[in-house]
Amino acid sequence: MTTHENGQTDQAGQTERPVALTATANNKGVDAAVAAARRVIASLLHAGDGSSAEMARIAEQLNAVADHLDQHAPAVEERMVDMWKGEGVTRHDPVTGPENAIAPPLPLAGRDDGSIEGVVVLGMPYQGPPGCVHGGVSALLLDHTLGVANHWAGVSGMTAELTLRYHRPTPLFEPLTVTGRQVSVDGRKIRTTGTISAGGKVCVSAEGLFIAKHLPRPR
Ligand SMILES: CCCCCCCC/C=C\CCCCCCCC(=O)SCCNC(=O)CCNC(=O)[C@H](O)C(C)(C)COP(=O)(O)OP(=O)(O)OC[C@H]1O[C@@H](n2cnc3c(N)ncnc32)[C@H](O)[C@@H]1OP(=O)(O)O
Repeated sequence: MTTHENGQTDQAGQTERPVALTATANNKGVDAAVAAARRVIASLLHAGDGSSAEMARIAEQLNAVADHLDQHAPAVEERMVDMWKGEGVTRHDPVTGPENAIAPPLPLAGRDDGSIEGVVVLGMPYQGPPGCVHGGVSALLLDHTLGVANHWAGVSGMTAELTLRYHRPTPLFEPLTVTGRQVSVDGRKIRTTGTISAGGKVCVSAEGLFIAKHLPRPR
Protein backbone atom coordinates (compact mmCIF):
# COMPACT_ATOMS: atom_id res chain seq x y z
CA MET A 1 0.00 0.00 0.00
CA THR A 2 1.30 3.45 -0.92
CA THR A 3 0.04 6.61 0.72
CA HIS A 4 0.70 10.08 -0.68
CA GLU A 5 0.90 13.11 1.55
CA ASN A 6 -2.20 14.18 -0.35
CA GLY A 7 -4.01 11.12 0.98
CA GLN A 8 -4.46 8.92 -2.12
CA THR A 9 -3.80 5.26 -1.56
CA ASP A 10 -3.55 2.29 -3.86
CA GLN A 11 -3.54 -1.47 -3.50
CA ALA A 12 -0.13 -3.10 -3.13
CA GLY A 13 1.37 -4.07 -6.47
CA GLN A 14 -1.07 -2.05 -8.55
CA THR A 15 -0.08 0.90 -10.67
CA GLU A 16 -1.93 3.97 -9.47
CA ARG A 17 -3.74 6.14 -12.00
CA PRO A 18 -2.34 9.67 -12.30
CA VAL A 19 -4.06 12.15 -9.95
CA ALA A 20 -5.31 15.40 -11.47
CA LEU A 21 -3.37 18.29 -9.91
CA THR A 22 -4.97 21.11 -11.85
CA ALA A 23 -8.52 22.35 -12.14
CA THR A 24 -10.61 20.66 -14.81
CA ALA A 25 -12.48 23.04 -17.09
CA ASN A 26 -16.27 22.95 -16.88
CA ASN A 27 -17.97 23.41 -20.22
CA LYS A 28 -20.12 26.14 -18.71
CA GLY A 29 -19.95 29.46 -16.87
CA VAL A 30 -16.69 31.42 -16.95
CA ASP A 31 -14.74 28.37 -18.17
CA ALA A 32 -16.82 28.19 -21.34
CA ALA A 33 -16.47 31.96 -21.89
CA VAL A 34 -12.70 31.71 -21.33
CA ALA A 35 -12.45 28.84 -23.83
CA ALA A 36 -14.24 31.08 -26.34
CA ALA A 37 -11.84 33.96 -25.54
CA ARG A 38 -8.85 31.67 -26.19
CA ARG A 39 -10.42 30.80 -29.50
CA VAL A 40 -10.82 34.50 -30.30
CA ILE A 41 -7.13 35.17 -29.54
CA ALA A 42 -6.04 32.35 -31.88
CA SER A 43 -8.59 33.29 -34.55
CA LEU A 44 -7.50 36.95 -34.60
CA LEU A 45 -3.90 35.91 -35.11
CA HIS A 46 -4.90 33.37 -37.72
CA ALA A 47 -7.02 35.93 -39.62
CA GLY A 48 -4.47 38.75 -39.48
CA ASP A 49 -4.79 42.22 -40.93
CA GLY A 50 -5.08 40.94 -44.48
CA SER A 51 -8.29 39.06 -43.80
CA SER A 52 -11.63 40.20 -45.17
CA ALA A 53 -13.21 40.04 -41.69
CA GLU A 54 -14.74 43.33 -40.52
CA MET A 55 -12.15 44.07 -37.86
CA ALA A 56 -13.61 47.46 -36.82
CA ARG A 57 -16.94 45.76 -36.03
CA ILE A 58 -15.15 42.91 -34.28
CA ALA A 59 -13.23 45.40 -32.10
CA GLU A 60 -16.51 47.12 -31.21
CA GLN A 61 -18.15 43.79 -30.28
CA LEU A 62 -15.18 42.65 -28.20
CA ASN A 63 -15.07 46.00 -26.38
CA ALA A 64 -18.80 45.68 -25.66
CA VAL A 65 -18.16 42.23 -24.15
CA ALA A 66 -15.34 43.63 -21.97
CA ASP A 67 -17.53 46.58 -20.87
CA HIS A 68 -20.28 44.16 -19.83
CA LEU A 69 -17.82 42.00 -17.86
CA ASP A 70 -16.31 45.05 -16.11
CA GLN A 71 -19.76 46.35 -15.16
CA HIS A 72 -20.57 43.06 -13.42
CA ALA A 73 -17.15 42.31 -11.87
CA PRO A 74 -16.49 42.48 -8.10
CA ALA A 75 -13.83 44.83 -6.66
CA VAL A 76 -10.28 43.65 -7.46
CA GLU A 77 -9.56 43.04 -3.74
CA GLU A 78 -12.67 40.89 -3.41
CA ARG A 79 -11.80 38.89 -6.52
CA MET A 80 -8.23 38.32 -5.26
CA VAL A 81 -9.59 36.84 -2.01
CA ASP A 82 -11.92 34.63 -4.03
CA MET A 83 -9.06 33.44 -6.28
CA TRP A 84 -6.95 32.32 -3.33
CA LYS A 85 -9.58 30.60 -1.25
CA GLY A 86 -9.05 26.86 -0.66
CA GLU A 87 -5.64 25.26 -0.33
CA GLY A 88 -5.48 23.09 -3.42
CA VAL A 89 -5.33 23.80 -7.13
CA THR A 90 -5.77 27.24 -8.60
CA ARG A 91 -8.25 28.11 -11.35
CA HIS A 92 -6.64 31.43 -12.31
CA ASP A 93 -2.96 30.77 -13.12
CA PRO A 94 -1.52 31.51 -16.59
CA VAL A 95 -0.51 27.90 -17.33
CA THR A 96 -3.28 25.56 -16.19
CA GLY A 97 -6.10 27.91 -15.19
CA PRO A 98 -9.50 27.28 -16.77
CA GLU A 99 -10.47 30.86 -15.80
CA ASN A 100 -7.41 32.40 -17.47
CA ALA A 101 -7.64 32.98 -21.22
CA ILE A 102 -3.86 33.29 -21.59
CA ALA A 103 -3.36 29.76 -20.13
CA PRO A 104 -3.02 27.23 -23.01
CA PRO A 105 -4.25 25.41 -20.70
CA LEU A 106 -1.87 22.61 -19.64
CA PRO A 107 -3.56 19.98 -17.45
CA LEU A 108 -1.13 18.32 -15.01
CA ALA A 109 -1.43 14.99 -13.21
CA GLY A 110 0.74 13.45 -10.50
CA ARG A 111 2.09 9.92 -10.52
CA ASP A 112 2.85 7.56 -7.68
CA ASP A 113 6.60 7.82 -8.40
CA GLY A 114 6.54 11.54 -7.52
CA SER A 115 6.66 12.85 -11.08
CA ILE A 116 3.98 14.94 -12.73
CA GLU A 117 3.04 15.15 -16.38
CA GLY A 118 0.73 16.90 -18.83
CA VAL A 119 0.15 17.10 -22.57
CA VAL A 120 -0.64 20.29 -24.48
CA VAL A 121 -0.80 21.41 -28.11
CA LEU A 122 0.27 25.04 -28.64
CA GLY A 123 -0.87 27.14 -31.57
CA MET A 124 0.14 30.42 -33.21
CA PRO A 125 -0.28 32.68 -30.14
CA TYR A 126 2.72 30.90 -28.58
CA GLN A 127 5.02 31.13 -31.61
CA GLY A 128 8.66 32.20 -31.38
CA PRO A 129 10.82 30.95 -34.27
CA PRO A 130 8.82 29.99 -37.41
CA GLY A 131 6.48 27.10 -36.55
CA CYS A 132 7.99 26.72 -33.09
CA VAL A 133 7.20 27.58 -29.49
CA HIS A 134 8.60 30.83 -28.05
CA GLY A 135 11.39 30.11 -25.55
CA GLY A 136 9.78 32.33 -22.92
CA VAL A 137 6.56 30.36 -23.23
CA SER A 138 8.51 27.13 -22.62
CA ALA A 139 10.02 28.81 -19.54
CA LEU A 140 6.54 29.75 -18.31
CA LEU A 141 5.26 26.20 -18.73
CA LEU A 142 8.29 24.72 -16.99
CA ASP A 143 8.40 27.22 -14.11
CA HIS A 144 4.81 26.42 -13.29
CA THR A 145 5.16 22.67 -13.83
CA LEU A 146 8.15 22.53 -11.49
CA GLY A 147 6.13 24.52 -8.95
CA VAL A 148 3.25 22.04 -9.18
CA ALA A 149 5.74 19.13 -8.92
CA ASN A 150 6.90 20.63 -5.63
CA HIS A 151 3.31 20.91 -4.46
CA TRP A 152 2.77 17.23 -5.39
CA ALA A 153 5.92 16.27 -3.48
CA GLY A 154 4.61 18.14 -0.42
CA VAL A 155 7.25 20.92 -0.08
CA SER A 156 6.79 23.97 -2.28
CA GLY A 157 8.29 27.41 -2.60
CA MET A 158 9.11 30.35 -4.83
CA THR A 159 11.38 30.17 -7.86
CA ALA A 160 14.85 31.52 -7.04
CA GLU A 161 16.63 30.21 -10.15
CA LEU A 162 15.39 28.57 -13.31
CA THR A 163 17.95 27.20 -15.77
CA LEU A 164 16.74 26.09 -19.18
CA ARG A 165 18.46 24.21 -21.94
CA TYR A 166 16.84 24.40 -25.34
CA HIS A 167 17.96 21.19 -27.05
CA ARG A 168 15.93 21.44 -30.24
CA PRO A 169 13.09 23.60 -31.54
CA THR A 170 9.75 22.86 -29.83
CA PRO A 171 7.05 22.41 -32.48
CA LEU A 172 3.69 24.18 -32.58
CA PHE A 173 0.56 22.17 -33.47
CA GLU A 174 1.91 18.88 -32.03
CA PRO A 175 1.32 17.20 -28.68
CA LEU A 176 3.98 18.30 -26.19
CA THR A 177 4.59 16.28 -23.03
CA VAL A 178 5.59 18.43 -20.07
CA THR A 179 7.06 16.72 -17.00
CA GLY A 180 8.34 17.76 -13.58
CA ARG A 181 9.88 16.08 -10.56
CA GLN A 182 11.24 17.26 -7.23
CA VAL A 183 14.74 15.88 -6.82
CA SER A 184 15.85 17.14 -3.39
CA VAL A 185 14.98 19.27 -0.38
CA ASP A 186 17.87 20.68 1.67
CA GLY A 187 16.64 23.03 4.38
CA ARG A 188 14.65 25.69 2.51
CA LYS A 189 16.32 24.84 -0.84
CA ILE A 190 14.23 22.72 -3.16
CA ARG A 191 15.66 21.38 -6.43
CA THR A 192 13.31 20.37 -9.17
CA THR A 193 13.72 19.28 -12.79
CA GLY A 194 11.46 19.03 -15.81
CA THR A 195 11.24 18.63 -19.56
CA ILE A 196 9.17 19.47 -22.60
CA SER A 197 9.23 16.69 -25.23
CA ALA A 198 7.75 16.19 -28.68
CA GLY A 199 7.58 12.82 -30.42
CA GLY A 200 9.56 11.24 -27.58
CA LYS A 201 12.49 13.69 -27.93
CA VAL A 202 13.37 16.26 -25.27
CA CYS A 203 13.13 19.80 -26.68
CA VAL A 204 13.68 21.74 -23.44
CA SER A 205 15.01 20.65 -20.06
CA ALA A 206 14.84 22.70 -16.88
CA GLU A 207 16.52 22.77 -13.49
CA GLY A 208 15.00 24.95 -10.81
CA LEU A 209 16.00 26.12 -7.37
CA PHE A 210 12.98 26.97 -5.25
CA ILE A 211 13.11 28.47 -1.78
CA ALA A 212 10.46 27.34 0.69
CA LYS A 213 8.49 30.54 1.20
CA HIS A 214 4.86 31.50 0.72
CA LEU A 215 3.51 34.98 0.37
CA PRO A 216 0.38 35.64 2.40
CA ARG A 217 -2.84 34.95 0.56
CA PRO A 218 -5.28 37.85 0.12
CA ARG A 219 -7.92 37.65 2.87
C1 LIG B 1 4.40 29.74 -4.88
C2 LIG B 1 2.88 29.75 -4.89
C3 LIG B 1 2.27 28.65 -4.04
C4 LIG B 1 0.77 28.60 -4.19
C5 LIG B 1 0.21 27.30 -3.70
C6 LIG B 1 -1.15 27.05 -4.29
C7 LIG B 1 -1.34 25.62 -4.63
C8 LIG B 1 -1.27 25.46 -6.10
C9 LIG B 1 -0.31 24.40 -6.48
C10 LIG B 1 0.72 24.63 -7.28
C11 LIG B 1 0.88 25.91 -7.97
C12 LIG B 1 2.23 26.54 -7.71
C13 LIG B 1 2.98 26.79 -8.95
C14 LIG B 1 3.63 28.13 -8.90
C15 LIG B 1 4.81 28.14 -9.79
C16 LIG B 1 5.26 29.51 -10.07
C17 LIG B 1 6.43 29.87 -9.20
C18 LIG B 1 6.82 31.29 -9.41
O1 LIG B 1 6.79 31.78 -10.49
S1 LIG B 1 7.32 32.17 -8.03
C19 LIG B 1 7.57 33.82 -8.69
C20 LIG B 1 8.99 34.06 -9.15
N1 LIG B 1 9.89 34.09 -8.02
C21 LIG B 1 9.97 35.15 -7.23
O2 LIG B 1 9.32 36.16 -7.40
C22 LIG B 1 10.94 35.03 -6.08
C23 LIG B 1 11.56 36.36 -5.75
N2 LIG B 1 12.61 36.17 -4.76
C24 LIG B 1 12.30 36.12 -3.46
O3 LIG B 1 11.16 36.34 -3.03
C25 LIG B 1 13.43 35.77 -2.53
O4 LIG B 1 14.66 36.10 -3.11
C26 LIG B 1 13.44 34.24 -2.20
C27 LIG B 1 12.10 33.81 -1.61
C28 LIG B 1 13.77 33.38 -3.42
C29 LIG B 1 14.49 33.99 -1.15
O5 LIG B 1 14.41 35.03 -0.17
P1 LIG B 1 14.33 34.74 1.40
O6 LIG B 1 14.54 36.08 2.07
O7 LIG B 1 13.10 34.00 1.75
O8 LIG B 1 15.53 33.79 1.73
P2 LIG B 1 17.12 34.08 1.69
O9 LIG B 1 17.56 34.16 3.13
O10 LIG B 1 17.46 35.18 0.77
O11 LIG B 1 17.63 32.71 1.03
C30 LIG B 1 17.45 31.45 1.68
C31 LIG B 1 18.53 30.55 1.15
O12 LIG B 1 18.36 30.37 -0.26
C32 LIG B 1 19.51 30.89 -0.97
N3 LIG B 1 19.09 31.56 -2.20
C33 LIG B 1 18.11 32.49 -2.30
N4 LIG B 1 18.00 32.87 -3.57
C34 LIG B 1 18.92 32.19 -4.27
C35 LIG B 1 19.29 32.16 -5.62
N5 LIG B 1 18.67 32.92 -6.52
N6 LIG B 1 20.29 31.35 -5.98
C36 LIG B 1 20.92 30.56 -5.10
N7 LIG B 1 20.60 30.54 -3.78
C37 LIG B 1 19.63 31.36 -3.38
C38 LIG B 1 20.18 31.84 -0.01
O13 LIG B 1 21.56 31.98 -0.29
C39 LIG B 1 19.90 31.17 1.32
O14 LIG B 1 20.83 30.09 1.44
P3 LIG B 1 21.53 29.73 2.88
O15 LIG B 1 20.37 29.35 3.79
O16 LIG B 1 22.20 30.97 3.32
O17 LIG B 1 22.43 28.58 2.56
